[in-house]
This record gives sequence, structure tokens and C-alpha cells, in this order.
Amino acid sequence: MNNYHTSFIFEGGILVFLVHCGSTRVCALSKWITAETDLSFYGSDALISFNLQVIFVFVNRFQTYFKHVMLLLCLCFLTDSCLLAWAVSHFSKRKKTMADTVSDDQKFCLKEVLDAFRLCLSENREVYLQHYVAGWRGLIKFLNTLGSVFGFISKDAVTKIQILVHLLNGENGSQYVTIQSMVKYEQGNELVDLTKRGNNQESGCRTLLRLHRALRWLELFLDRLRTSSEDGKTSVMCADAYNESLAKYHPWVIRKAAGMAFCLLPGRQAFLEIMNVGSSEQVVAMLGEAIPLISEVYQITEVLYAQHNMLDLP
Ligand SMILES: CCCCCCCCCCCCC/C=C/[C@@H](O)[C@H](COP(=O)(O)O)NC(=O)CCCCCCCCCCCCCCC
Repeated sequence: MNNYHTSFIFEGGILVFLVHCGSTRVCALSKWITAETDLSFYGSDALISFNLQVIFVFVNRFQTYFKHVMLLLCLCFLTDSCLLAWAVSHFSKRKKTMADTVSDDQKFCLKEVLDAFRLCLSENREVYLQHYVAGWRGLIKFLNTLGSVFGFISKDAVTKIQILVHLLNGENGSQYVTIQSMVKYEQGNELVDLTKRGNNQESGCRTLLRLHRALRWLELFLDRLRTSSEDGKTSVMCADAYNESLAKYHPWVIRKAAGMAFCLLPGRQAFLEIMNVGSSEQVVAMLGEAIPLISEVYQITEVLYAQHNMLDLP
């Protein structure tokens, strides 16, 4: 039981209490109004008067149910929040996960990510999958330094990276040298589910699309980080970037869990230190180099997927 759980239970308890008091007051008020008041004083608008009467009579008549329903809703909310808090901490326990296997060898280094995304781009603006994957591997090292709460995110990203690595090293690896060749090969051989999930849930195109969407989040987040002031809040930057990009593809439960994880991000200064570059000014300068590269890789992929109607792969 950590501070998060305690605060949820405390806030939940207050909420139940308030809803109980609130609903009791509403019931009492409606009883008094229906017994004592001529609702026509609400004016000549018969419709308002009629509606109010209906509401008060309804609340009065079913006051026991009303109170119970309100309490039930509130308890659902409370249970929901507790379950989420538990799920985030449980599923992100620091076991020997795949994410850890990736992170164990080295510390995160922004330069490594920068180099990977630089190497991604070929002369004729194709994107090398091998370097794309290397860029993501580097980013996940960063995520792993942030602690177990981020485990569910890195686990998902690592799973996706492993699918791509498997394809790259598989018997048809030569078809996966660039994102362009992968799209051509998978579409040409009906290896992508275009409208609903079928036999190709682990296609390269679908898998890469998930990372591609996350790349947009990264671009937005890093840009906010680069331009923020010293007292800028990383949690707010991260949440804003997320809401502007990835959030629309995630169900409610993931959005909630992600939102809770963002609150545990380190402050801006600590964040910049983890980048392993040097002074804040040096980090900001390197971000200034990295962001346009990330943006270019993102744009090329976006246009390619749009041309092949693959931006909504299930
Ligand atoms: C620095 C803080 C990091 C915050 C990360 C923000 C992104 C939040 C993403 C939340 C993803 C939750 C995990 C599950 C997601 C999946 O449901 C969902 C859909 O997959 P499906 O269609 O196969 O079911 N998956 C995805 O959308 C892919 C998400 C991949 C997220 C990778 C995030 C890596 C973040 C790396 C941070 C590096 C910061 C570097 C700073 C220099």
C-alpha cells in the first residue's frame, strides 16, 4: 500500500460521504418542495414548472433508490480507481521482464538515439527498419530508468520491437530492409489485416504503425521539453503531448493508467540528467538536432501509410 493507494482510498471515502450527504439533502429538499410548494411560482413557463415537478416527485417517490443508486455509482468509481491503482503497480512489478533484458546492458544515451534516427534515413528518403528499431531500443532504455510504474508501457513497446526484429531476422528478412519494402511486400502478399483483425495480427505494418503513432508523441513531448522553462512540469508536457497524439488510439483504461504514470515522472532537471549528454544547454542543443530527424522519419512513414490506406490498421 503506497501513497497512491492511500490517497485514492481517502479521496474515495470523502466522495462516498459527500454523495451520501448530497443525496440525502436532495431527497429532503424534494420532499419539502413537493409537500409545501406550488411550483407554479417558477414563473409562467409551464414547461419548467412541469419538469421540476416531475424531477422532485420522482426523487421523492424513489428517494431510497436514488440514494442507493448515487452511492452505488460512487462505489463503482472508487472500486474502479482502486483497481486501476492496483493494476498499474501489479502489472509493472519489477520482475525480470523482456524490457529489463533490453535495458540491463547500458545506460540511456540521447546521442545513441540521435544516431539511430539519423541512420534511419537513406539518400532517397527510405527508412531503414534496422535503425528504426535501434532508435526505439534506445528510447526504451530511458523508460526503464524511470521505474516499475512504466513497466507496462515498455513491455508493450518491447513486444512490438521483438516482432519487428523477428521479421528482420526471419527467412524473408530481405523484404524488411526498409519500411517501404516492408509495406510493398506485406500488402502484395496479403500479409496485413486491413479492416478487421484476422490472421495477421503480428504483421510488420500493423506493429510498426503502433510505434509510429508513439513516435508522434515523442516528437511533441521532446519539443515541449526543449522549449520549456526550468520549472516546466514534465508530467504536464507528457500528458499534453499524449492527449494530442496517442490518446485517441487507446481505450479508457490505458489512458487512465498512462495518466497516472505521467504523474510519477521526474522533474525537468532530473529528466535532462538521465539523457546522459552533459549540461542542460547541451541536452537542449542535442534535442534540437534530434527532433527534426524524428519528425522527418515520422512524416515519411505517415505519407507512406496514407498512400497505402494503412493509417487505421486494426
Ligand atoms: C517519458 C515518459 C514515457 C511515457 C510514455 C508515453 C506513451 C504512453 C503510451 C501508453 C502505452 C500503454 C501500453 C499499451 C499500449 C497498447 O494498448 C497500444 C496498442 O497496441 P495494440 O494495438 O497491439 O493493442 N500500444 C501502443 O500504442 C504502442 C505504445 C508504445 C509506447 C512506447 C513509448 C516509449 C516511450 C519512450 C520514452 C522515451 C523518452 C525519451 C526522452 C528522451
